Amino acid sequence: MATLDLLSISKSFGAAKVLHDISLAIEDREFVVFVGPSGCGKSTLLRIIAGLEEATSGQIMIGGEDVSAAPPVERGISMVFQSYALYPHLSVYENIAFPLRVQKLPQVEMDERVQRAAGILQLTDKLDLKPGQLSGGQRQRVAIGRSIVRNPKVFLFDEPLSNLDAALRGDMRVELSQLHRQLDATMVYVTHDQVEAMTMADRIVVLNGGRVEQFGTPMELYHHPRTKFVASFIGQPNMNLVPATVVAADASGAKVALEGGHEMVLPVAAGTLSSGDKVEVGIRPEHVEQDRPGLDVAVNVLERLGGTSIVYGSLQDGARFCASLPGDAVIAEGGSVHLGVAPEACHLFDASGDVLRRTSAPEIQ
Ligand SMILES: Nc1ncnc2c1ncn2[C@@H]1O[C@H](COP(=O)(O)OP(=O)(O)OP(=O)(O)O)[C@@H](O)[C@H]1O
Repeated sequence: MATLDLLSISKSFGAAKVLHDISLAIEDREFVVFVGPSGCGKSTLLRIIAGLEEATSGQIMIGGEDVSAAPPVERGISMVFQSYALYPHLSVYENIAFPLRVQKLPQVEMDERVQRAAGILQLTDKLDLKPGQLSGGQRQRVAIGRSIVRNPKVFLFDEPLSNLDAALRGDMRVELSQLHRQLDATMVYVTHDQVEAMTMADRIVVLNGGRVEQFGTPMELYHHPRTKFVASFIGQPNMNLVPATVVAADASGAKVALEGGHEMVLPVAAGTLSSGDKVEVGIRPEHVEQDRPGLDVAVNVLERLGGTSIVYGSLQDGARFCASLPGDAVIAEGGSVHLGVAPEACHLFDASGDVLRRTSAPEIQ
């Protein structure tokens, strides 16, 4: 297995620059997920690592070796695509064995590798079947099996679960995490699904407009998003962003008036804000508490999920606000609810969308 280093990768298609100076150091055996909205450049970056696309500038190092000019087969990588790309006329066995036949591996070694991969992926009793006789999840496992037998240094996955239904996607997420542990391999995985990213990744790369917005562990991104973009992309339901105006700011923090009138003092480092500044307060739906001073929220739709109740509501000025409350919370559609939040659980963003640095010891009024 191997480290994977991207050094100042940029990519343009004609006049359109789609990747801007991307540098990442991915550790040996790490599971890294590239996540971001459609068109942010995740697949292009993965294809550049695979050698299927050429970077306009920059270098790719696998295991410390510069592979930027190497063709895909010489990079020690193997890629699993969204479309399984199986041969319908070949058996599961032959599909998995395909890259080894191309390499002309001796029969005994080939059989050993295919049986091992089939064992790991629970396909041993399916080896004689054709892809058409398998479920979507099983087909995807065959595609993964074909990748495993090559013993790559780095596994690359391009949205491998997008063609599966929601329940199967959940099962496959768990299987892929187990597979990562079993193979102890370096893996890079592309998805636009933040739940996949949060549940499977050791570290997540959030891409936005061809730039790395943040690279960190799932909980770093959840607790310490550096930008409004990361804050609203990570976490389910999405973080609320409430417009606010700074009323006063000193060493103890900034007093802000949220739209709707509620005031709170947030622990922001001295000197970062002045009276009159426009900011946005980020409040995660799961961090609000019912019946404490705070926001008045009209309950438009209430979803009872059992363990939690999700409120889709609106503030006095009409802005939408979502809250995740206990399953048996006393609320009703068409009514209203008082929702408070601890200042230290709030995130504060400046007009450009960057998070404002907090004081280490907040003084809360
Ligand atoms: N071969 C190409 N020629 C021209 N433009 C391209 C080409 N491939 C990708 N692009 C453009 O590069 C940008 C990034 O595309 P990319 O497929 O990497 O995005 P993505 O984040 O993977 O999106 P999605 O989740 O929709 O697959 C897009 O604007 C896309 O239109």
